[in-house]
Formats: sequence, structure tokens, C-alpha cells
Amino acid sequence: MALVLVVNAGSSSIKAAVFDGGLSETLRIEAQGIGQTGALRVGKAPARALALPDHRTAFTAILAGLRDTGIATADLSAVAHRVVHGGPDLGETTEVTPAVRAAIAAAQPLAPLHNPHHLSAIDALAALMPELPQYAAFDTGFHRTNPAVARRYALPERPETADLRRYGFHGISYESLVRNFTAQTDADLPPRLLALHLGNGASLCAIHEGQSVATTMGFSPLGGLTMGTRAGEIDAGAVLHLVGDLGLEAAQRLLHHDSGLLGLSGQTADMRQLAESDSERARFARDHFCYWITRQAGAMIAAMGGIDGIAFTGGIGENDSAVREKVLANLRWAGNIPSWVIPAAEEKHIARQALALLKAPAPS
Ligand SMILES: Nc1ncnc2c1ncn2[C@@H]1O[C@H](COP(=O)(O)OP(=O)(O)O)[C@@H](O)[C@H]1O
Ligand SMILES: CC(=O)OP(=O)(O)O
Ligand SMILES: [Mg+2]
Repeated sequence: MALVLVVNAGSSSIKAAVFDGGLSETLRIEAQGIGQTGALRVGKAPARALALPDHRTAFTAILAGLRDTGIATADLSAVAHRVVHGGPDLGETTEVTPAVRAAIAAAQPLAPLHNPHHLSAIDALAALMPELPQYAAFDTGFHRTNPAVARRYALPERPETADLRRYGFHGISYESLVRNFTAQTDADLPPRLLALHLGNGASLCAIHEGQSVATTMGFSPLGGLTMGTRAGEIDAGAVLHLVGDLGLEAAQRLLHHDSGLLGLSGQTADMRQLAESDSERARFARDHFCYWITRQAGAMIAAMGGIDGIAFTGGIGENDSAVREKVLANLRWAGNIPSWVIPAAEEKHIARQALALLKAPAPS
């Protein structure tokens, strides 16, 4: 029986899951709170605290977990990775060839919290199992249906601006949410659905008749909402000012690693800890998060010409009822809108696509 290992490296987590050829999940190992309060969950056992200072340590722990649970690498037929940024040319799930690997590497500066970790997982597994096919599914693919006015920045047409466009991210999460909506909720997919993926990275997506028509992230996963450590929406003038003042590398560090909930609270990027804290700055960070969701939701609703439903997903969207209630209360002006919590199922979606490619006849 074909077994596919899926690796989903997020900015604060690595989720690994094994699926059989019928898409049943046979094992799940999750490393959470990387760089924060680390924890590892193997199978159905409760998560146990484990120091996870970086993604490398987390991935080593996951490989050890796979070995301990008796999944032999020889049992696997393929590995499939979530890849956040594939650059301008990659959107469709594809086999990781040297050219695909090079494109993921070239996009590293655009997604410094993700692409380096995808590449280290790809390289580590290639070294362990050189014969095993590896596939990449991209977070950008779902947003290719956005209209040109949404995708294009108001920049002149020049070679240096050709790839500067709004790609949008979390697409695997949104696409699987659309696909599983009725099975999970027992309701028909609302024609105009506002989807909120709220995790360590966070974005909104306007989904019209099942297709993405607008999303809050743009050229890189830095844009849009306030996030764990990312600034979200910020005037390009402020970015230029920071680069002029600090230099490119320090400015990049500040915007990707030191901002967002962490920068506002001065305490942590971890929303659960912020919810438990009684510090004024922690409260302000949560208010900022909810306020910007609300403001950007207004734009998403306008892009769809109204709203018929709201779906929450991601670590915060699924677990933080106070954030959900605040956002729903803030959007009450839009009417009495039905809302759902839908657990993110990115791994199964990636496995489905990898299995389809694995079974497809090789191009002649
Ligand atoms: N019970 C909870 N209450 C509030 N926040 C939570 C809860 N569980 C998880 N979170 C938050 O979810 C975020 C991580 O989301 P997740 O989607 O797992 O991350 P990633 O984007 O790295 O995949 C963290 O801010 C974490 O604190
Ligand atoms: C695209 C992105 O921000 O992903 P994550 O939420 O996993 O950090
Ligand atoms: Mg995530």
C-alpha cells in the first residue's frame, strides 16, 4: 500500500502526517511553538513540552518520532511538502526537480520564515531516501483566480517590477477549506465566504463561488494582518525609511522576526500566552490583531460585493473563542452572518495532490 509522508513547515510549527493510498491518516506528528514554548505531539498522545529552539531541532525530533513509531522509510512511496513561496512560475503541485528546488531557493528572501525550512526538509529527506519522489504544493496557487486589478501593484512595467505582484498565501488551507466545507459543516458553501486563516501567520481570503478573488497577503507573507512576529500592513515609505536607517538585513529582521504580536506586547508571539497575560501591552496586541482583521475584512467583503458566511481556521481561528467573538461582534454591521470553525486540513489536501501525481502516467 502506498504511504505518503506530508511535511507542512509553518513559521512556528512543523506538522508531519502519513497517509495511505485511500487518504486515511495513519500517523501524525506535530512540533508546535518552535522558538517559543516548544511541544511535540506524536500520534494520539498528549503534547509534551520539548525545547524546540529552531526548525532544524523540530524536524530532527519529527524524524525520530517517525522511526520510533515504526514507520520505516522503505514503506514510503513519496514525500510531499507544503511550500509557501515558489516564485512567479510555480503554483501547481509538482515533483521537486533540481529546477523546482532552485525556484524555491530563489524565493527564500521573500519567505524567510518558511522557504529555508522547506528546503532543509527536502534536502534532509533526499539524503535519507534518495530514490523517493518528493512533491511540492504551493501556498500561492489558489489565488491565481484573483482579478488583474487585485494582483497588480500600481508600478511601471519594467523588468525589475515584472515579478512584483500580489501572490497571496495560505492557499492550500483555503482550497482544502472550500473542498471540505460541506462535509465539515453540513451546509452548502456560501456564495460569498470570508475565510480567516489565523495562525502564527495570518490572512483573510474573499472566496466567491469557491474561488479566491482577494486576499490580504501580497508579494510575500509579510503583508496584511498583524501576525505573530510579522508587521503586516505597513506603508512602503516606512520600509524605505527603515532600510535607509538600519540597512537591508536589520530591517528585514525587524519586520519579519521582531514585529507583530511579539513587537507590540514586548513579551511573546504566542497568542495563547497573550490571552493568559494581564499586562496592558498584551491586551493592546490582541486588540490590534482583532482591529486589523476587522478593517481588512471590510475590504474583503467589498471585493466580493457582500458576505454570506465566515469561516475561521488556523491555530488561533480554531482555538481562541475570544478572538472569534470579537471579530464577529466587530462585523455585526454586515448583518447576521453564519459562521463556522473549520480545522485546517492542509496535510490531507497535499497528500491527495501528491497521490494523484504519483499515480499519473509519466509524460511521454
Ligand atoms: N487554545 C489556544 N488559544 C489561543 N491561541 C492558541 C491556542 N492554541 C493555539 N493557539 C495559537 O495559534 C498560533 C499558532 O497557530 P498555528 O496555525 O499552529 O501556527 P503556524 O502558522 O506556525 O502553523 C499561536 O499563536 C498559538 O498561541
Ligand atoms: C504563509 C504563512 O504565513 O504561513 P504560516 O501561517 O504557517 O506561518
Ligand atoms: Mg500555518
